[in-house]
Amino acid sequence: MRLVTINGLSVKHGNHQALANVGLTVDKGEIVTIVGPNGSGKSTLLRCIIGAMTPDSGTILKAAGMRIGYVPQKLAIDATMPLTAARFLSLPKRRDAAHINEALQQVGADGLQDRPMAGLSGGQFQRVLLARALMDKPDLLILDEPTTGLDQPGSADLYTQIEHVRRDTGAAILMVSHELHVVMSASDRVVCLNGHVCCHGTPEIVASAPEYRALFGTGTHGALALYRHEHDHHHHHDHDDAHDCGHDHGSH
Ligand SMILES: Nc1ncnc2c1ncn2[C@@H]1O[C@H](COP(=O)(O)OP(=O)(O)OP(=O)(O)O)[C@@H](O)[C@H]1O
Repeated sequence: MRLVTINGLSVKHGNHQALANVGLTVDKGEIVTIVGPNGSGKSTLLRCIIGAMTPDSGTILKAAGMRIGYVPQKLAIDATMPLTAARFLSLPKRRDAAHINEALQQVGADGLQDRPMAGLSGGQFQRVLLARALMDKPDLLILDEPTTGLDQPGSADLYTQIEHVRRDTGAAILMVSHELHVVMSASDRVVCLNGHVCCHGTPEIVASAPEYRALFGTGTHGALALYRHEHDHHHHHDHDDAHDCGHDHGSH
């Protein structure tokens, strides 16, 4: 079932064309990741989908009655404010304790309800944000760089948690990430954005697309991890990285 259909989306910030003629679809239960350099319009696209920004042209069709959960890129909380995780999850809508505990449990953050938000570690904080986005049982979860500020094991844990959310709730996931090496394997589809959609498809297709390589080079972890995997899979012997990249170019 199709949850979101975007066609011809264009957005200008002043004179700057942030998005030009962008198309995108998201189906029930799939994980779609948007990659792209800084300033390529990723957040702008997500903000249009949640309705926080109005595009200059184009259409965004959403399935009737669809619920969206959103995790913003950054959320600053005043460290002097004595706000517990439970209270935070009760804003702006009042929630009962059972519902709060269930949401925390769903993201592997049980037991944090009485902890002050300002005292949480980066990983705990992101999990509480994720829990909040899950409170209304969304059909689509939108995450804008959910692992910002986390170290590598922390990010890997969070991505695993996100996959569990998909498995347990059936929610589709649309996220922005810079961690190519992780998202390339965890996603069903990848959309490479640079003001327009440069290329899209399965992670393997995107990683081997010349447009993607032009933006990210062939030396990224994501690309290399994939090529090694592909290469080993087909031929069962090792080559150096540079050779693998050159060899596989255009073969998908
Ligand atoms: N409110 C705004 N006013 C003016 N320009 C904006 C505004 N929001 C975004 N922009 C510009 O539009 C472009 C796209 O921004 P956007 O935040 O969508 O990019 P991004 O891909 O999410 O970047 P990053 O990876 O750095 O988070 C950038 O050049 C940015 O400076």
